[in-house]
Amino acid sequence: MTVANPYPHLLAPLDLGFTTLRNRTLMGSMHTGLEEAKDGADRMAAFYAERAKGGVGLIVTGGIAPNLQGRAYPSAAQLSWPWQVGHHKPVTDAVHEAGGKIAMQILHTGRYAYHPLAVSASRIKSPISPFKPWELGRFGIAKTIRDFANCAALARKAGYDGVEVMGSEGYLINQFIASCTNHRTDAWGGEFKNRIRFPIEVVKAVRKAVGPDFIIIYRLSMLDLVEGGSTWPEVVELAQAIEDAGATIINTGIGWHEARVPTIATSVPRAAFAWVTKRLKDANVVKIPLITTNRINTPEVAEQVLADGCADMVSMARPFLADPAFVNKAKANKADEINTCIGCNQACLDHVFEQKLASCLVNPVAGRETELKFIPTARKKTVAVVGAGPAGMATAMYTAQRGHAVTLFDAQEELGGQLNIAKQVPGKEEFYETIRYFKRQLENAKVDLKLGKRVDAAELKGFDEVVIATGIQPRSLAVPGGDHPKVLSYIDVLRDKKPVGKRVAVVGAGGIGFDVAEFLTHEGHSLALDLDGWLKEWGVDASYERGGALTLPQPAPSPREVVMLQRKTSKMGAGLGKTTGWIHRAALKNKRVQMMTGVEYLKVDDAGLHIRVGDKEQVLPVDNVVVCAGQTPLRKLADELAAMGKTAHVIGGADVAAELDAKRAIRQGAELAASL
Ligand SMILES: Cc1cc2nc3c(=O)[nH]c(=O)nc-3n(C[C@H](O)[C@H](O)[C@H](O)COP(=O)(O)O)c2cc1C
Ligand code: SF4
Repeated sequence: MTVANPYPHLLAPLDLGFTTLRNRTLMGSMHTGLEEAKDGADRMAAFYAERAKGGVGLIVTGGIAPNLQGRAYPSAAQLSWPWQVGHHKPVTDAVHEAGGKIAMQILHTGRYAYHPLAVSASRIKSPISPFKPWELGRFGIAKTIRDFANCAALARKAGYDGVEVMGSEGYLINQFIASCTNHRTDAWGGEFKNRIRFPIEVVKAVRKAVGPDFIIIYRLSMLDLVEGGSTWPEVVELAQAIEDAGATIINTGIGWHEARVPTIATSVPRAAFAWVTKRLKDANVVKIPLITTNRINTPEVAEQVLADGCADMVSMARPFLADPAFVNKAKANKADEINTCIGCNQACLDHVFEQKLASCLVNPVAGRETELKFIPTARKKTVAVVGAGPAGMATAMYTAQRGHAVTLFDAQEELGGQLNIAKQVPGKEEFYETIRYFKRQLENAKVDLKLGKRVDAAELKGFDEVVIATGIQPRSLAVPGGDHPKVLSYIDVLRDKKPVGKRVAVVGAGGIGFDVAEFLTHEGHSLALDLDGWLKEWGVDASYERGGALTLPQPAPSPREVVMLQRKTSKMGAGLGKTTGWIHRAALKNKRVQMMTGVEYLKVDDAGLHIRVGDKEQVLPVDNVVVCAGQTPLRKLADELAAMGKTAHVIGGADVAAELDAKRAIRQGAELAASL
């Protein structure tokens, strides 16, 4: 039976004149760390080939520096010499063999570089790098333009179908364009036409170096989100100039790295910035295709964005980490089988910032295609998995996909374990998708689901393999009055929806403490589902009256007074992700959540929570105390099985439960499944 095209706009080919893209999807640029890894060429080849096989229209690689100064850090990848071409060949060959097309991104970090050779338009330090850049002189500028062109020519030699010139997110090119980073008084600074001379000359030089039949994407910062950023008329003028300079496609860039507005986190509404690309499309001043980007994570949203005329093509970066077969599944009308990117950043961007290899929380195979393989089993075993949280679901799915007979037990009536709690938190609705994905795949793999079933050790004895993924139980507050009716666990609040008073103390400032505070300070719908409300909350001016499009944030009023407490004296939420912790802190600050560190808990009584900070004792007159002070592993079953002489595999929270960690749980489940 043929399936009618479910996504007519998204799956339509795009004719670029000298070549045609098979559909309107772009895998957006992501630096994965494989670029610099010892065995990186083969691993990147496998990584990108998997995405090409999965049907994506065009892939853009992670940023590669055109010269030494342009590297993000001293050992970052660079393409400047012919002998480096061989390193890229396996990648382009593998993608072409898989039927795909791939462009290489050229990224000069400018003042964002983490090394003393950093250069910029002017000698102005960025707030996110300790290195004050050197101002490029006239000859330095000319050489940098030549380096871009040389890099592009080498990319062509290496077999790429195109290059993307990175002109946004606050990197070097953007630093020339914006008046806040370009204080020059020569021909490369001052009035706007001088400040855009650098990107124009770069694109012209690149076009000259690669010839007419080669894709040049220019990533144009359409919304800087910093004070002193480009104005809307400047964005329009730049886009026209970039088209005239020879670009094939313009991609959208949103927000500088130093901007204090979240642009890709899970709490950012889906397609939150498609309106920006639409503004340029509606201006009708450029004829070349426009790409829109950021938080577009399902084929439905991508289709809608195109149907609404926001752009000609849709970039999805992380969604292709989460599911390499995104496009093929959409084409086959199996969107409900897509492993959806939930925007958490935990295994991708956070890893890159920690100089670890990027992967994906919901797809631990991403970036590990050559090593984490699920080979069909030659000896079918019976496998019992106890606990249907992230660890249990992942184990059951991958194990069954290998051909084993898997039974998945959970005492609860629903799949998901702690993910069901996470999805209650405003801004974390995406966790529904992860549960949906696993549910669908468990059905496909014919896993025998025994929900609402508390299994005992005797029932497990007959299985060839037993996996204990029973998770955790929350720690209680070990002080006098720890069992006072005022005291609630986070499960009472988030899952069981017990009533909570107007004044609340949240004990513990890990991920769960932040989630609970977020939950308690929200009223009504989640702003992740309300774009206008979200833009207002973060101070993004959709009317774009000033350069950078910022205005005063207007936080929604909080229905409660919340104070968050922690024993440690370190920064609140120090354990949160590098790229998302600041967002959670800022969001709660906007809601006037008070934060106290170095707190000793003394007791709870009718008067409230008694604490000591330093040598000062005080009573917080709260209606409720919500305990988010960690958890202990639930591994009773494993101990009972051991007493019966049966060894079980213990994974997820039941193994180590210092902090709930879905990333670790899913990865552990996958690794175990590969070995059974
Ligand atoms: C791990 C990671 C690395 C990235 N590296 C780059 C990069 O090298 N160059 C670039 O232009 N954008 C980079 N980005 C930004 C993405 O291209 C994209 O704009 C962003 O992830 C938002 O799109 P998405 O919601 O579809 O993921 C990176 C993003 C991630 C998650
Ligand atoms: S780690 Fe999270 S944000 Fe990154 S690709 Fe995976 S689901 Fe998306």
